[in-house]
Amino acid sequence: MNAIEAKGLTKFYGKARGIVDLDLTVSEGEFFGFIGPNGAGKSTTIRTLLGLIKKSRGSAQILGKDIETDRKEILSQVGYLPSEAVFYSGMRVKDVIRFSADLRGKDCRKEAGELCERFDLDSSKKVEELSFGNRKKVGIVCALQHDPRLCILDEPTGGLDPLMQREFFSVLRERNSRGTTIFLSSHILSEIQRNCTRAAIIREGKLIACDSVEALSKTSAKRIHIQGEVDMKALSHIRDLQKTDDGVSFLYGGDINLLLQVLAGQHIRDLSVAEPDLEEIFMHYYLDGGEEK
Ligand SMILES: Nc1ncnc2c1ncn2[C@@H]1O[C@H](COP(=O)(O)OP(=O)(O)OP(=O)(O)O)[C@@H](O)[C@H]1O
Repeated sequence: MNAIEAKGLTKFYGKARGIVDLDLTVSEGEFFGFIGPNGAGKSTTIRTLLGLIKKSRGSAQILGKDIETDRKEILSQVGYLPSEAVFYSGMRVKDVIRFSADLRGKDCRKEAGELCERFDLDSSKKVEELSFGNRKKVGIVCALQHDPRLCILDEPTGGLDPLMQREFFSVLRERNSRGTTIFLSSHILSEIQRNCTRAAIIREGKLIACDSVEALSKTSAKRIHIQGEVDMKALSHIRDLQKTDDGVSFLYGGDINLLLQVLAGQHIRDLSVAEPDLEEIFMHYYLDGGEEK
């Protein structure tokens, strides 16, 4: 069964674009990354999938259940961490956590206690006394304590220090190895690269790529650094052209022979050809949707 299946899922806020014609399939058991720049539509996708906001058109199922008609069953099997966790003030952490468990009709005391310990969270404090990062931990415990089949995590690591981020991902990997599907929305490419097997990239409300992280990281483009005076006019398939102190640097996706022919007639002092790093590859998706100029 698929954990998530969306077809033509679209959400407009009045006339404003949220997401448009999103087709997305995540199989059960996957550790799936969802990447995109600010305003791309990640939170809109998640909130629409969970039925927290009403879709404009299209359809989607979560764990085989329809997002509109089976909302209650879906929420009982999903752990959701919103990008901004908001709690009733005046409540103690332990009461927030128990309230969240009660909503699901489950006794989660053992799991909640273990998670609080792993995240070093003092459950006797009032939520408004907590720092941003510690409030995030409360949201994480609420999202995970009932051992959901599917975890949907919207930018979960914001505010967590590096030690806590490490602990958080080790909890997620343990859950995933027991069969839990993880859907992780993030801006942080390294956390997607380290943890996810597949990922989708969303830009301006549309899905522009969906593949294994390994395939997304591969490109035929090379990073070229040239020292000297070069006339680039005869070259195409160039992206991210930057002037350096002593020459130029750019991503080149064309025929390497052509590049060498063009450079042969010019006065250059040095040339290096390197693999672009992952950050550069994703920036290419972010900035121009993957089209070469
Ligand atoms: N309540 C709303 N009313 C109107 N427009 C909205 C609303 N919520 C989101 N949008 C718009 O929908 C688009 C997608 O926003 P969304 O919050 O889903 O992006 P995101 O990828 O989660 O961004 P970020 O990484 O900044 O959290 C944006 O253009 C945003 O301005």
